Amino acid sequence: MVKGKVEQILITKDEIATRVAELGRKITEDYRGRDLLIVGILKGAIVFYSDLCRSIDLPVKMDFMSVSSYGAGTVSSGIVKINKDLDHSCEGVDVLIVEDIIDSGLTLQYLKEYLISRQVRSLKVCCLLDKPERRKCDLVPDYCGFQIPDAFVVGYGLDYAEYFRNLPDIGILNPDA
Ligand SMILES: O=P(O)(O)OC[C@H]1O[C@H](OP(=O)(O)OP(=O)(O)O)[C@H](O)[C@@H]1O
Ligand code: HPA
Ligand SMILES: [Mg+2]
Repeated sequence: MVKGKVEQILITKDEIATRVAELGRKITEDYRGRDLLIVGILKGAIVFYSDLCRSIDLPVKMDFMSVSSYGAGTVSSGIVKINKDLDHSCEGVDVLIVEDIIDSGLTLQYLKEYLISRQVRSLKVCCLLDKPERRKCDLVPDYCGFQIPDAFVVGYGLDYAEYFRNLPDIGILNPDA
C-alpha cells in the first residue's frame, strides 16, 4: 500500500466546479472568433482539462503533451522530461496550456520556452492551482483557479507516487503518515 494520507480537504468538488465554470466563461469571452488549441499537460491536468474544455463554448482543438519532473517524490527534480509531444504543428496557432498546478514553475517555464520556439501565434497559461510561495522562476499564470499555501496537495488529477488522482476533492497530503 502507498504511504501517505489525506489530512484535510482544501477545496471541495463543488468549489472546484464553480470556479472551473467561471474560468470557462472568461476564456470563452477572451478567445471568441479565434482559432484556439487547448494543450493539456498529462497526467496531472487530465481531470481539470476535461471539465474546463466542456465549460468553454467555442469550437476548439485539443492536444496533449506529457512531461514529468517529480518522479515518486514531493520535490521537483528540476529536470523536465518530455514523454509525449504535440500530435500536430502549433505554428501560427493561439495556444492555451492547461495545467493542474504551478509549484516551482519549472515545468511551465520549460514548456513555454519550448512552445514559443515552435512559433505559436499566442501563448497563455491556465492553471487550477498556484503555489506562489514555492516559485523558483518568474512565472505568473494568465488564468488561475485558486492560490494555495505551501503544502503538497492531491486529488482532482494531482498525485503522490501516482495515487490519489481520482479523488474528487483536493486535499493536503501527509506523506509520512
Ligand atoms: O511547477 P512545478 O514545480 O514544475 O510543478 C508542477 C508540475 O508537477 C506536476 O507534474 P509531474 O511532473 O509530477 O507529472 P504528472 O503531471 O504526471 O503528475 C504537476 O502536474 C505539474 O505539471
Ligand atoms: O502539491 C503538489 N501535488 C501534486 N503534484 C505536484 N506537483 C507539484 N506540486 C504538487
Ligand atoms: Mg504535471
